[in-house]
Amino acid sequence: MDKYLILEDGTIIGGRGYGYEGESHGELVFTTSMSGYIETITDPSYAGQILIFAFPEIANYSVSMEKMESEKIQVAGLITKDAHEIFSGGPSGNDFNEFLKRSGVPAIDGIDTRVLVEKIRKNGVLRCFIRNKPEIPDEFPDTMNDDLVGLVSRKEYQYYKGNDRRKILFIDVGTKNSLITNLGRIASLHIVPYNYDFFNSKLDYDAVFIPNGPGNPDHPALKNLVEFIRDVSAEKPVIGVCLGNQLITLAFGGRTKKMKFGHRGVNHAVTDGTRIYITSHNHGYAVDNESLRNTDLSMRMWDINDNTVEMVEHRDLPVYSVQFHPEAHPGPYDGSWFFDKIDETLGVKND
Ligand SMILES: NC(=O)CC[C@H](N)C(=O)O
Repeated sequence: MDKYLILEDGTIIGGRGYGYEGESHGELVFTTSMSGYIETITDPSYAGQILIFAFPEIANYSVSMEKMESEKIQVAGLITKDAHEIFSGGPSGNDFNEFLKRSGVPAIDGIDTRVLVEKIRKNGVLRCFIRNKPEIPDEFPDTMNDDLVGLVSRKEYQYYKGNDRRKILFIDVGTKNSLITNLGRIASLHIVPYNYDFFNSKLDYDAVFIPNGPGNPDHPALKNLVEFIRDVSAEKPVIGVCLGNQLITLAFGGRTKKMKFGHRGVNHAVTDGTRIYITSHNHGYAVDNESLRNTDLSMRMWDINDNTVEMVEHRDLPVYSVQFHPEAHPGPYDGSWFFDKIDETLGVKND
């Protein structure tokens, strides 16, 4: 069945449709990751986005449900060059095509993803539709204006039993499962929704953690959380990853900005000035370096290619966060020292 990728600049590209037979729309982004396609498409940070895999071969190994980073596929659509015909999921028996179909996620295969990636690198990210007919819609909604965190954040409190000697208040703004399991080795987690009643909480915890999540960090729906981060940091360590890094920056008076096409891939080189770390990235916004001047936050790490801020730390308080993904999933483990740092901050010695 033919499907069409329709871009806000009027470009229409036809390909072989697979997955869900319906249509969808979103912000068109690309990742250069060459493996970890299940971890990638189930990362809630991709809500509202249609994802291009720059790497051509997708679904060329079995669909492993245990690799999922959330309870479902989160991308709004998928663009691939050569998603393997053998959609059979090998021993797990899960078929990629069926997985997309029952998740309501449309996909188009046989697309020259290099041409698309070049277009996005030149023009910046584009709004787009996946449609069953080559017709340009009347408008291209900007999904980054939606309350995407509200869409993906859990609705209920969950106690996650980990290393019980310490407790972390873990605010689910669209977290990946692998951040929960990594922190579970250090502490037990009070996992709360993004719109939890923080200021009247009776929970007892030793630190606050804000993980990854979708959309614009400066979205009005996140203002209450930003205020809580600022308040609680006077009494407790506050630590974050990706969206968490951006919200911590906003909480201390810094600003964030939209990137031209973001960083999405597993080989981004960042440095602290002493060595290079190859890290996993998935972000379309970044900390505005200049804005840190007026805050008590210092830039501790940066991207060696474009100087994007990759870690901030408070000058006096135990508040720090990284833009890259130390949990990987997918990607390299160069950033795993971050969890040891958290362990140290909590004064926990793993048994
Ligand atoms: N993975 C994330 O947490 C992404 C953070 C934010 N939504 C961005 O795109 O920059």
